[in-house]
Amino acid sequence: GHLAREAREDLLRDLDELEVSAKAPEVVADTERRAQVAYQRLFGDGRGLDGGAPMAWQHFHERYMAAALQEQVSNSLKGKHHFPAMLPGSLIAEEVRKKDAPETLDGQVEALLAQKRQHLAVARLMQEGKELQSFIPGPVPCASPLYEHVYSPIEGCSASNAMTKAPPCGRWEKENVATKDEVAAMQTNMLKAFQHLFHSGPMTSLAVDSSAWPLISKTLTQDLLERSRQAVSDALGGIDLFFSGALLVRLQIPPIDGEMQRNSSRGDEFSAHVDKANVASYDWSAILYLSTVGKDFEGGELLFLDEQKDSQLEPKEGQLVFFSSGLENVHRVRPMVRGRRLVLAMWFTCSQRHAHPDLHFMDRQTDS
Ligand SMILES: O=C(O)CCC(=O)C(=O)O
Ligand SMILES: [Fe+2]
Repeated sequence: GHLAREAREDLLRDLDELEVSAKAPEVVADTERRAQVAYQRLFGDGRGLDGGAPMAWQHFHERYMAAALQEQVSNSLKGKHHFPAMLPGSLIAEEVRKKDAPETLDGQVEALLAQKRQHLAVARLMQEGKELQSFIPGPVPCASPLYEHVYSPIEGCSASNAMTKAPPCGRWEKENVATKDEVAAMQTNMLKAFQHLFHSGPMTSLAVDSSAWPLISKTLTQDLLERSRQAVSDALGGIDLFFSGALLVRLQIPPIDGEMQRNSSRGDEFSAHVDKANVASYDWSAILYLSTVGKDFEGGELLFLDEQKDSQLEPKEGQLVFFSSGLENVHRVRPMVRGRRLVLAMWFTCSQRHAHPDLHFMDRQTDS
């Protein structure tokens, strides 16, 4: 009614003012400078995001300026408390914390840069006929950082070459983290739960958070998560790790047929990647294997890609593999040949602020 119209007119007037102020010469000049810095960071090496030709300055400039204007207006509006939040504020905060969703334009530039660095590393390391060796646990030199301004390494917990008393970058494994009975129970759990989920070709996955507890055994899953976290922490000198995310994943050949099959022809669930390129706050990655290569499935080995040789790990049920999440650990899963491959994948952060809200205080939760 009347109030709503007044509020709307108020808002429109403010919007006009904001647009005018966002277009003030000094603001534009500052935005121009930021656009140049961003372009230099992204394309200063003469290469595009996919390693090909770089984006044209004109095109980038246009998009950056438009996005910057939008950002300034929306920031000012937030400051004015004009809109009631579309979502409860805490929900937005959780989502941002969890995914490190780049909230700012320069955060988006940072994310693009990380994707580019991942892409270039993968392109360099994926070569035909490269020598193969079996997995050797131990430290490896840390690679250059993927991010510069989004997430800073946490002293004494994030992997580092430089910091004293920080764990080194590397990859390790520990057998028998889950017992035979636990593995069998998880297998049963997953097969049952996954009947009700969509499949993407050979892949079915379930994010482990509070919404998963009705589908899988909460007690057992929490037990395995917490034990894995402890094993990783102990192996790295007792560092404080927080769950950032966890995923139950099945790869199955032949893929499940039927109406739950999304039949995406994407084969990228096997492709080479760096975990930290997806989420900046990941410090450590871990995979708990719930089936065994050569017995439950063929293909599906885990490969770490290095300059000279690749290292191949043969997954074994109950085995935990863990590694620093950065560029030094480009990895991929070999295409599946047959059978069913089940894993519990986990990502840890050293930053309590980035902890997953459902998984953080796991040891204090009780089964319901
Ligand atoms: O399943 C595996 O062995 C590795 C999976 C992986 O790299 C990931 O989910 O990020
Ligand atoms: Fe990964």
